[in-house]
Amino acid sequence: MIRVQGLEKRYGRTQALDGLDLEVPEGAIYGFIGQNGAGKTTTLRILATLLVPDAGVAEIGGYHVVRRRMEVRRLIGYMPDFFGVYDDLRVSEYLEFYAGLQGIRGPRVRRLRDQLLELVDLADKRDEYVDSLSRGMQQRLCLARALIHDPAVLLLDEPASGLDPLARVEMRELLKELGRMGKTIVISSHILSELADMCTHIGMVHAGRLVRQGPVAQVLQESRGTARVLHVLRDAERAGAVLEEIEGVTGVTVEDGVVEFRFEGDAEGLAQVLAAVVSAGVPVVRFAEAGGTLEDVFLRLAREEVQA
Ligand SMILES: Nc1ncnc2c1ncn2[C@@H]1O[C@H](COP(=O)(O)OP(=O)(O)OP(=O)(O)O)[C@@H](O)[C@H]1O
Repeated sequence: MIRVQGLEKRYGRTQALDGLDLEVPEGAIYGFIGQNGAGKTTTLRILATLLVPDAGVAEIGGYHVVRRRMEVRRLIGYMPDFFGVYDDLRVSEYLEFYAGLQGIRGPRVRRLRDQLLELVDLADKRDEYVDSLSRGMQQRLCLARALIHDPAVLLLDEPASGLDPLARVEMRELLKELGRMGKTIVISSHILSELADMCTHIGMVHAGRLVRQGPVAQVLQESRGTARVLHVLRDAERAGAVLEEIEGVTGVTVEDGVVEFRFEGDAEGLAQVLAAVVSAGVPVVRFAEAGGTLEDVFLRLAREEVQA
């Protein structure tokens, strides 16, 4: 449904996107994950036809986001990472206003407004002023606005940021519901755990490039397979340095007495890795496969990227 190849975008001296590739299948709930500044907002703005890339191709539903802008706009609903201030506008007026912008007229407007308010659980707030709503409610209203023309694709920039835990749960349930309705959804976040249990696919971006991508189970398996963890009493840095020198060892990270690395090799080789660390005088207290939850995997990949 969404295909991005070699996308580049520069702001002055900052290379925000540096050859980004993405593939989002139809019906996916795609978690677009990366740290602050990784390029998520830039990517979503390009997909939303609000920003023109310097190079590369981005298509939604087969339409080129620059050359076929109007077709793309009909296909997408975009929710930016900030919510504008709307003094003097009530919740229902807000949605009616955006329905009007989409060319929706007459009794359809009221019907649609009511359906959407029901969907985002704001029906009882219809007469409240928008700026009196909590942040979570404003986010849900913003989502309702993005849904007004019944788009097949939703591009959501950090929909859960700044929400308290309860509001976050509500947002997550709403996004799952939209997934069940068959929408293709891209959700960006820098908080990995926020997306972990609701996405079907994951794309991890770092410094404007894609690091990992695929169905959640596949990303998990690929990342889990070769990851090992070493707990030491002290001299973690030395253990890291020893590991760096061993053939087949990659992605060494050291943090708080815990050393993580990847090893491509058999059990014999793994035993030799341990022997090398121990004979360097490092007091090892635990040597095991690294944790395998989605959160563990994400954190590990992020750490590897940072320390690379
Ligand atoms: N208008 C701009 N002018 C100059 N630099 C920009 C502009 N917008 C973004 N950048 C820079 O481009 C890089 C990518 O920014 P982008 O907002 O796409 O990242 P992000 O992953 O969405 O991060 P965040 O979660 O902080 O929004 C960052 O280094 C950012 O500082």
